[in-house]
Amino acid sequence: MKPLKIAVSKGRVKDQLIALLKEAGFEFEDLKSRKLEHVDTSGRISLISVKADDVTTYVERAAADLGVLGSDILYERSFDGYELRYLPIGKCRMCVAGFRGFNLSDRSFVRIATKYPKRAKDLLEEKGINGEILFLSGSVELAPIVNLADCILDIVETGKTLEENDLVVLETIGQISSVLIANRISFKLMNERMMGLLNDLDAVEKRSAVK
Ligand SMILES: Nc1ncnc2c1ncn2[C@@H]1O[C@H](COP(=O)(O)OP(=O)(O)OP(=O)(O)O)[C@@H](O)[C@H]1O
Ligand SMILES: O=P(O)(O)OC[C@H]1O[C@H](OP(=O)(O)OP(=O)(O)O)[C@H](O)[C@@H]1O
Repeated sequence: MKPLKIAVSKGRVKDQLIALLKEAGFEFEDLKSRKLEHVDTSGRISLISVKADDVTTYVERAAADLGVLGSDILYERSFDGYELRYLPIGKCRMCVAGFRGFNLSDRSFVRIATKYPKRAKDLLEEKGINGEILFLSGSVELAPIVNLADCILDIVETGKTLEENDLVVLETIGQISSVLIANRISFKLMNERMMGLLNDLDAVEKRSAVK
């Protein structure tokens, strides 16, 4: 039987997913190598390492049966497939941040720098504020400092990056975690195995809740 193929974003989410799967009874070897595919020792699961932005493409096209990526990235995509469940990994917050004292709601026009243009557009619409969204692919915290933008919309985990750049959280927009997504056809064809995996993950969460 072919393993269930899971496309996972290859940074911190992959490391955290491997730790979660280990608690659910799946072991992976050779993790320090540059190999992009790792099959667990029982042959039930194969992890393929891809960029976070590409996870939905692999799953939609059935190059992977399942995918694991941040809910922040999924929000930006028009994904055609199933969102099965949130996972207890990749946790952070989506926040508006800027210089202390800056108030988004005081403004009739705001320049907002972000890696998340859809979320930023929706935020401005929700608040009824006119604005310009500047898409950046990283180091977003620099934007207010060099007067490229008035504030940023970004994820915050420990808050260290903001603090070290003299910025503060102005507003928390929502909680982020990794999400497990599935290809529509794989979900039908491999339903029993996917449900088995979901049960294993539920059991891990129940165990860690009573600890
Ligand atoms: N401090 C953090 N920095 C970045 N991502 C975080 C952080 N905390 C949680 N996350 C979550 O992890 C996801 C990024 O996952 P990962 O690091 O596996 O991706 P990646 O493909 O290596 O991305 P990148 O190339 O942007 O680093 C984010 O989309 C977010 O959901
Ligand atoms: O609250 P913290 O724990 O400091 O984490 C938040 C930082 O991590 C992410 O950046 P990433 O490390 O992905 O780098 P990037 O700027 O290249 O996107 C995010 O965009 C923040 O800059």
